[in-house]
Amino acid sequence: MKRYILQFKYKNLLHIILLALNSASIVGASVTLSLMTNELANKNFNGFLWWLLVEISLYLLYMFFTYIIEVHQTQLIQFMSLSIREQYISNITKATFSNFQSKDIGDHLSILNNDIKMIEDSGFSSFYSLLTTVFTTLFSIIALLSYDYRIVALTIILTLLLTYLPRPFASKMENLMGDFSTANENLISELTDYLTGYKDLYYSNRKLSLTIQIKKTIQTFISQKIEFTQKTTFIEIIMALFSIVGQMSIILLTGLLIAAGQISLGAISSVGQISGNIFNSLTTFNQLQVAISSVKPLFNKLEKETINDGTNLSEEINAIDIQNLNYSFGDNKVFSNLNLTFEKGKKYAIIGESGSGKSTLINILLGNSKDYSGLLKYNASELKNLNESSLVSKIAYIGNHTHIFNDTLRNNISLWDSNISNQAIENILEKVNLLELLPRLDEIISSDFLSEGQKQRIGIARALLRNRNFIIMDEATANLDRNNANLIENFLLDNPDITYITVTHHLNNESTNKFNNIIQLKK
Ligand SMILES: Nc1ncnc2c1ncn2[C@@H]1O[C@H](COP(=O)(O)OP(=O)(O)OP(=O)(O)O)[C@@H](O)[C@H]1O
Repeated sequence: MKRYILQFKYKNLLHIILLALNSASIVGASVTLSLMTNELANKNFNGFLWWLLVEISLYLLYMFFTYIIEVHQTQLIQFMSLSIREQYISNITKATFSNFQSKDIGDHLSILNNDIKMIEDSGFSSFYSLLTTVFTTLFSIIALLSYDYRIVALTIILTLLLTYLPRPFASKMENLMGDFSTANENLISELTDYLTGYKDLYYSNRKLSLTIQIKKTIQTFISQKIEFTQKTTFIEIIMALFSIVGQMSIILLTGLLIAAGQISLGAISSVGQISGNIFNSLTTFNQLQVAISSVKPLFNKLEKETINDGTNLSEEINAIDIQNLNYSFGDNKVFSNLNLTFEKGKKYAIIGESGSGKSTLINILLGNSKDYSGLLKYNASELKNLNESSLVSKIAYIGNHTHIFNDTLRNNISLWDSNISNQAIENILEKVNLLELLPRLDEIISSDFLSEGQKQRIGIARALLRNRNFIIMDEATANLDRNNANLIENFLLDNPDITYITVTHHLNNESTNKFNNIIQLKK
């Protein structure tokens, strides 16, 4: 959190000054109370009216600062949370792709939405409230000095005691917040899962399952939320109890000093209010400290990076060499001692019955499953030691699902790369037989506007546009009609510069002869 506060240090400094002025005006207003009482005790009504006017002005000033602070704080917190979100996204892009995939989209959404909201409320807002309580306590202690040093001494002792007593609760609260964040993640993730699967439930005539499953998920979340609230409120009440005891002790001492004739009667009204200020802020101080430390696990989660380091694959890929590769999912051994070679410019089809490991092999080749044993070399470099970004700058992967962004067709093809010319887009559309879409280039499209075959051809166009000579496909032409599938397949098979590796269930006689090797995987 410190890092983001320092990132906006001047704006934060201004904010701290505003908070100090705000606290000074409210403490000042409390002090005028005793001055008014003393004027009344001296039967000086004009003096009383004068202090009343001062008090009204201080309250107006307090309201003015409160307004400015509210607006400025919202702005400041939004700047900082934007920066945290940017950092999270930047970490995703710097880390390995398998690191991104280790969470589902619901988890990422929950972090970017719920966790950031908790950081805004329990982290930043609490930090500023904490500063307010520090200023209020400080100014109140200064104000108390004008009454009696013994009141100040007792206030300082109680302040220190009440600051340190609740420390053990902080770590408890930290754990509770961590658990609650996980509960939030699970909620979003499960809701995404059921809603995504609604189509399957609908056509299996099991619509009711959506309501039942979502209700169960929400009920689990509700009980976690109730437990979280029960535990955190209990901690907060214990802290409030400490504060009441402190406040009453000060008032008792002031009463004793007035009774002994050592301080004026007016002191009771101000000391009552000022000690109220101090101990109420202290309760908040403790709660705020706990709240601030409770967001630590959220920051840890946000900043957890899996660095994508390794050596760069700077040269063109001449060959991929697989020797004695073993791969298992738990007890399920998918490959044992697999040996394969893929050479530059050659064409490979990977076939095999369902579950034989075709997609697993592609995932291993792409560097997404590095927990294999054996050797897998890109040229002379072992895949495990390669920098992933340099690998994807040499290969293109096209899966069986192409995501269409809600944006123009042009951006969907160029992926917002402004260096890609209109001519390049036109050429690529011609290659993938999508010239019919040329007049719609600047139209905003979404997934529903295109046929499955068109979407897949856009996926292929994206890869070809990047001039990758090493193309790996996983059933990418499965949704195309025979003509379009042949057109694209022939383009890849007839181009001697392209190394083409494809998983397929649809080998036809014509293309079979064009493959250099048909790799049959067995269960
Ligand atoms: N993430 C995973 N966790 C555990 N087991 C997995 C995982 N992914 C795949 N498997 C298992 O590994 C084996 C190979 O799966 P894979 O998806 O590679 O097969 P495939 O040949 O591509 O199948 P299909 O033709 O049906 O797509 C299967 O037994 C599958 O259940």
